[in-house]
Amino acid sequence: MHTGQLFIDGQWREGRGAPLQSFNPADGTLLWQGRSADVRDVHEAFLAARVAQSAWAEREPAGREALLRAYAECLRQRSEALALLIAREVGKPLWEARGEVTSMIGKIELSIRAQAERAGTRQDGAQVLRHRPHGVVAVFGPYNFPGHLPNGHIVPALLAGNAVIFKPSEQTPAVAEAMVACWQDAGLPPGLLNLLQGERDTGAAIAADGELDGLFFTGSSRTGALLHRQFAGDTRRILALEMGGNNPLIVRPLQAVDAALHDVLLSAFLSSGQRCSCARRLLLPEGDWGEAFLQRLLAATATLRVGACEDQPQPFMGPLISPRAAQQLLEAQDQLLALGARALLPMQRLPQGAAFLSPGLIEVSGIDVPDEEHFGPLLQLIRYRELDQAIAIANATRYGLAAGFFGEDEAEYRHYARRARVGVLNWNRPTTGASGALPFGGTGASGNHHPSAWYAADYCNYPVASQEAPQASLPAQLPPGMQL
Ligand SMILES: NC(=O)C1=CN([C@@H]2O[C@H](COP(=O)(O)OP(=O)(O)OC[C@H]3O[C@@H](n4cnc5c(N)ncnc54)[C@H](O)[C@@H]3O)[C@@H](O)[C@H]2O)C=CC1
Ligand SMILES: O=C(O)CCC(=O)N[C@@H](CCC(=O)O)C(=O)O
Repeated sequence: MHTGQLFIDGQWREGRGAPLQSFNPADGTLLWQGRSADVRDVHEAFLAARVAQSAWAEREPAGREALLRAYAECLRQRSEALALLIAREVGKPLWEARGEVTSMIGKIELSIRAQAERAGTRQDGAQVLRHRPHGVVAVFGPYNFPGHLPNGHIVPALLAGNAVIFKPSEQTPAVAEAMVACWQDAGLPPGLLNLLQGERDTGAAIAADGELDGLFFTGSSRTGALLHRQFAGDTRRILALEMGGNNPLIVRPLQAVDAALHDVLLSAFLSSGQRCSCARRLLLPEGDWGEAFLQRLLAATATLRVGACEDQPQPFMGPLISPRAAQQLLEAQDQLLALGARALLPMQRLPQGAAFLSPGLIEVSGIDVPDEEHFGPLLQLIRYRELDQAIAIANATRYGLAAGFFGEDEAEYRHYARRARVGVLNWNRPTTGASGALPFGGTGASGNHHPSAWYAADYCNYPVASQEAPQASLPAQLPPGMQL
């Protein structure tokens, strides 16, 4: 089913770089194998993209939109197979993988609307605003949403008239291949979308290629910061970074306890905590109300069903992306415990396999813990005395992606909203499950002020402002000191 190949200039072909494999994290089944792209493969893809891009940018927007819609139709027809592949390669439950495919399909019409609103052409008398594509852009994807998140860069980039070099996560090559096959079968002209499989060496070769006009990155803050340093001083190319978070959730005493519990679980443990938007820090009030809420939360967390993606009944959470990722999470938890954290419900390895972890809740109140994103099902509890203290704790992070506020006093929420420094701020709603009809991005170590989703059109195009007349005309009066 999978070719294990790269896709360059409309052709599937063997890579010339290091061997690469991907496995189902639930049972270790081999899902994909092939070779990475080496520097020569990378440069050939850029040359093909450069040639294809100019004709693509010349097309009327309606022509590009028609191709995008053909791709959406292909996704729709293959949706169940694609969801199953996502579920198997990432380990996420099938119900969740189906949601990812739905988001991918939804991205097409959203991007067409966003391009018209944020980019497109406007004229007011002699003043004309147009938008132009950058040229050849690269998209680096993370593993947690191997379809939806790269798709969220690729679709608006192609729509704007760019050509794309796509380097998926080395942990999800099979999903990337299936996605690119859909574009091919939808009739995308050769060279416009090139698939370069590989690890960080392939990514580094893409980022260093002289033909690169822009890089749209979704991944960890560590890699994003590295790319930012590499691009420092280079104003020729655009870099859009969507990175991690250490997202806080402030809970105030409230009436709708069951709903709040449901939303805290979705915030912290959806996708086994492998979403950048997941809540990592839960701030609860000291005292009886906070303690009662905590006991209900611990009980509900302990009953979350963890299992393989196709299990029936369906689990709430699957395994982590790999046994190695699970091991790193357990080590992070051990470090927090060594610093003095209290294990209220420690995350544990489960008998289903080495990548399976139970959801964990540990208390770190009063402890100076590192400001790190732990990308898995581990929630850290911090108790506070009053709202302003909670806000200070919530803001004490170098990240600024998402935050949530649970409470029924709107004035309190507004008070927090004026002080929160994040790109996504929700009130009585989970931090996860962002809307594609809004911008999505963060401040600080979470992004570089190029939010994605609805605002992706902004980094896929650049504006050209013109004052135009069919013929030059003289002003009523010449400027002082000028004669003609
Ligand atoms: N803000 C957002 O929209 C989102 C952010 N994320 C973040 O992504 C992370 C999880 O994804 P991962 O795949 O582990 O991220 P990662 O940073 O390890 O990898 C992301 C991509 O960068 C490539 N890469 C890694 N090192 C590189 C290097 N030195 N040079 C060039 N390319 C390199 C990888 O091969 C991959 O394609 C989490 O931190 C999460 O918070 C995930 C989803 C959404
Ligand atoms: O890109 C969009 O359409 C909106 C952003 C989005 O879907 N975010 C998701 C996943 C991002 C992640 O955490 O990996 C979310 O907020 O749950």
